[in-house]
Amino acid sequence: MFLLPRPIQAAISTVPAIRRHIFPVFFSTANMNCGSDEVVHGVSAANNSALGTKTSNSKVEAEQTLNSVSIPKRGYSSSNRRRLKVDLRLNSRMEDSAAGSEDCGSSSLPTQFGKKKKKKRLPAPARVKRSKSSERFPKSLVNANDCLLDLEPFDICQLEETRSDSLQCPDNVERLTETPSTELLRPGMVLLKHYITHDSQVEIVKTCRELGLGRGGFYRPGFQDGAKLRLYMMCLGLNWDPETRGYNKRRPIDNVEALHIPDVFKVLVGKAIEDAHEVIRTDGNQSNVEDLLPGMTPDICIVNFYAANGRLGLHQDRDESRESIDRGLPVVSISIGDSAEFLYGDTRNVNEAKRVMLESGDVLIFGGKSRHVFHGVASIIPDSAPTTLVKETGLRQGRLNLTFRQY
Ligand SMILES: O=C(O)CCC(=O)C(=O)O
Ligand SMILES: [Fe+2]
Repeated sequence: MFLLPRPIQAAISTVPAIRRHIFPVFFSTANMNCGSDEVVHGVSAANNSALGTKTSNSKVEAEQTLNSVSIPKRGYSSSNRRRLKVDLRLNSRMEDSAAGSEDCGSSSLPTQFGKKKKKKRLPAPARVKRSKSSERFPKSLVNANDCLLDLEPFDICQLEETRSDSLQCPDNVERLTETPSTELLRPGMVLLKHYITHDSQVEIVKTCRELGLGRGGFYRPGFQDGAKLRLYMMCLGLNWDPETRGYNKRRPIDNVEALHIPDVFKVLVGKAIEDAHEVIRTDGNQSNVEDLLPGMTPDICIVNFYAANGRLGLHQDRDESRESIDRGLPVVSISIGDSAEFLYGDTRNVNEAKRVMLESGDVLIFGGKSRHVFHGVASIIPDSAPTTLVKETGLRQGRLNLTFRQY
């Protein structure tokens, strides 16, 4: 794959006809289910990494447009054999973060992710402070290629406006009593339902918000052809670059170094893997759990925020080191906020994929034989987030997802 200088790529990407001609592979419609022109996920490039160079044979992921299916808001069940709930007690949440001691910016924020108008949400707690955006996140930056970038921090919470209807939400009480359960979805793939306590979810939202408003925070990433992912992203530990599909210390868009992963997040990941082992031991009737789902110490956390129309096409996570992937070191994925219709399977074909609803507080782990599983987010279920979570954090309509990996 040849690489053009970024300004030329940008110019090309604005002209669809040229774009299709030069990058036809990105516009393959193999396995597509409908004719949307928007690339959801996929790029082809050599992998350049600050931590080592690697190449991958099949780097092309075809444009994916996922079938929308009607799903009951709370219609998925899982086995109830085990009850697990984890409370983070994130007291030292910002100590580990490069942006920790700074206040949040107050610049005008992008409020629309698609065409739909979002509902207003309740104010966040008073202790989330805001200050001049220029202190934390300059609006305009000049990158290495002398391109002027307009970077605005994306705020995952909506603070100013109140959402009166939230207070009367009828399923509020029910959501507070969700019971944890577990499910072995396939070898090496475990779902811990309602695993993260309400208080810990609140702390995770606040932490991600504060980090996300600072330098290195949330932005809307794009592929090499100019198409944008349908989500906002912030990388902790190492930056993942959708253009090259490589990991680097700094992100090319503004040369800002990836923020640290808070220690409490790492503790949570370790605990989740231990509990997943227990599920494999008991439900899977296996004793060699470490072989089936190896442990890992995360040094990467990709934080995605999906608005109501956000989604992610079927893909494999294979940009980590060869050793990490070969050993089957798991990806640990935490869902918070609105539920997501999550797809997974052995091929990129949406029609063959299995579907599971990921709700707020759920943790999904896939490693071992499932490390290469194709997965994606077909849709976000609007207003399915726990009301109390929205009330306490001001979390926007949408879904926060954190995926932890070891490079
Ligand atoms: O949002 C999700 O549940 C999946 C995210 C994901 O697959 C990724 O970031 O690679
Ligand atoms: Fe993924």
